[in-house]
Amino acid sequence: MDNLITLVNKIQRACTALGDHGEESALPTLWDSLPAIAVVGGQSSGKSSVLESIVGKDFLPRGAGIVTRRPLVLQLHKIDDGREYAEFMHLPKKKFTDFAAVRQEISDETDRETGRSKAISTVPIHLSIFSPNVVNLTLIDLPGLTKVAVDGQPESIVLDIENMVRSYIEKPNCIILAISPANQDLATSDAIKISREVDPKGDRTFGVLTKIDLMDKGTDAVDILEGKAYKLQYPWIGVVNRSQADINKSVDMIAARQREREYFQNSPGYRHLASRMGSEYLGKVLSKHLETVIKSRIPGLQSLISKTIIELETELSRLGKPIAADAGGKLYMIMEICRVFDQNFKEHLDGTRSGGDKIYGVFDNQLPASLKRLHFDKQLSMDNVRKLITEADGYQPHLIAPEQGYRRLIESSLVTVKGPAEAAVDAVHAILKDLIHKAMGETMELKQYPTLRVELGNAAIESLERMRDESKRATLQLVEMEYCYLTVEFFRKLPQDVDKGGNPTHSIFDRYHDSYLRRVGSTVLSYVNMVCASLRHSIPKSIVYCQVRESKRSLLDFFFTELGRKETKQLAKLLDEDPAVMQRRTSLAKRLELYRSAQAEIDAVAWAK
Ligand SMILES: Nc1nc2c(ncn2[C@@H]2O[C@H](COP(=O)(O)OP(=O)(O)OP(=O)(O)O)[C@@H](O)[C@H]2O)c(=O)[nH]1
Repeated sequence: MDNLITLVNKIQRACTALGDHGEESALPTLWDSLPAIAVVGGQSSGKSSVLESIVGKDFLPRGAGIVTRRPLVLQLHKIDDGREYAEFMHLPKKKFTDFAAVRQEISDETDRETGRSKAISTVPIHLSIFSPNVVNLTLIDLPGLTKVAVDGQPESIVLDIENMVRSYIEKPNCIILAISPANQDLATSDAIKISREVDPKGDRTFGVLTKIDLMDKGTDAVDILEGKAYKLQYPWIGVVNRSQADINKSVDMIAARQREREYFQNSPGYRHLASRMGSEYLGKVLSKHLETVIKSRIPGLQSLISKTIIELETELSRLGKPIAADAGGKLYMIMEICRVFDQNFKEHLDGTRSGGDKIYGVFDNQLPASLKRLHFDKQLSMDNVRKLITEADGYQPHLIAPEQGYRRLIESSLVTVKGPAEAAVDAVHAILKDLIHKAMGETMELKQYPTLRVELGNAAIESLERMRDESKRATLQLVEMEYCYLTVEFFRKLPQDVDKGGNPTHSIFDRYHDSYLRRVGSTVLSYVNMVCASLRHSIPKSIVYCQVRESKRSLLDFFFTELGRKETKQLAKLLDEDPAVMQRRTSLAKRLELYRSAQAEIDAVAWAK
């Protein structure tokens, strides 16, 4: 079931590429749920040596004092054949075939993060090694636990290292490889101390005893290795790594492994344990154990992944669609958003949403009330009637009826209707403007793009203004029509003076008598009232035709024409999302992709089980 570890390796690398490797991420992290093996131990206990023996390669920085100052996440990938090589996550596409260069890069990359001081950092270095001589495995090398700070190190370093180590090994998914040197008392082993603290039952701790070859003459580690001196859940594994002298002489790792095998086989004390000792055996045991752990974690991982996918999808849909890269896609997107806005606006007018009814309020209340307030009777006071008739007659007083006087009186009265007519146009304009703001607020997609929101709003208001101007022109024209051609029938139906028993031979002078003028005034008033009654109905029709119907029909026509002329750059400007939102969407989308592919891969492995 090598594919299980390959699977976890793959997911881990994807996690790393996304920065999903621990607590600092604001997003859910898959990394923390994946099993891994962390190597812990005191300084110079032989951690790096154990790692190198498992890998079968010389690639870790060595030296006096604290050498490992950043966690090293080491993924081993078994390949069928070909040359061994290594890759760093921070140097993608660069294949290292020279392992001395790998060592140098670990050291340089450590310095890049911590400076050349002896400080430590929690930011891990990720290294993958591809080789036919390794088993699939992920190991994390951690800085060695220490008891005192050395020159140049802050006092806090002792605790800092301990806390960093603890943060890795306290996770229930972490398998602890506790390294203790055999030439020191086990009771003082830092590795045993800290692993006991986080894993008191020893369910996930593997004890490794190094430096067996350096034990004092006459002593051996048989009691420990047999589990008699200090019992762990899993049997202790002893190793014999290269000594410093071997390292200095560049003793080959493969040769060192061979020597280690021989050491156990040829030592009378250890011969009976030889088959389960040595770094090669350790690698195999760890790989097998890791597999078992992964297998048992699969159901948990599956449910975590499904839950996270739902969370990510919900948040992504809340953030809205990503912006298309090409002009066509952008244009389509803008048109779609405009369509949603336009639809919302229409729904307000049609009554699906509220607000459209206010327009009827203008026609039913405001307009009639303001027409009523016009006080034509004042306009048609006796003095005014006399004045206008006299003026209209000019040098020649009228003979039979004051035709011109009537016209002037009617015109001067009806002109005042223009005020209420214009006010109705403006009132409807204000309502439509308000509905545009409402519809914009209700178009969620617009929230994402502030510039589009402003431009679309401006374009819609400009359209409304054009419609208002046209509506004013048409509505005032309606009023003007009323006084430029009078309804003849009205006057024909009026009883003549003669019919009323008046004397047709009255002098012209008589015709300016009060009663005559009063009659003229009241005739004009009833004509004007009749016209107002009709305008009360025709003005709303004109307003609806020019503003309401037109805004439903062509509110964004002009905007669309302008849009069609825009270049990609200008379109992109309209879709200038908040960069933080863009960033968040991109990382969420990447994460979602990671979780989906992890889900597919885990499902495939789970089915194949
Ligand atoms: N003879 C012998 N020497 C060993 C053995 N294991 C480690 N050493 C030597 O012990 C020294 C320290 O080993 P490292 O593997 O560097 O120890 P470390 O725990 O990684 O050290 P730091 O990362 O600095 O904490 C080196 O000189 C090794 O050669 C062993 O089993 N036998």
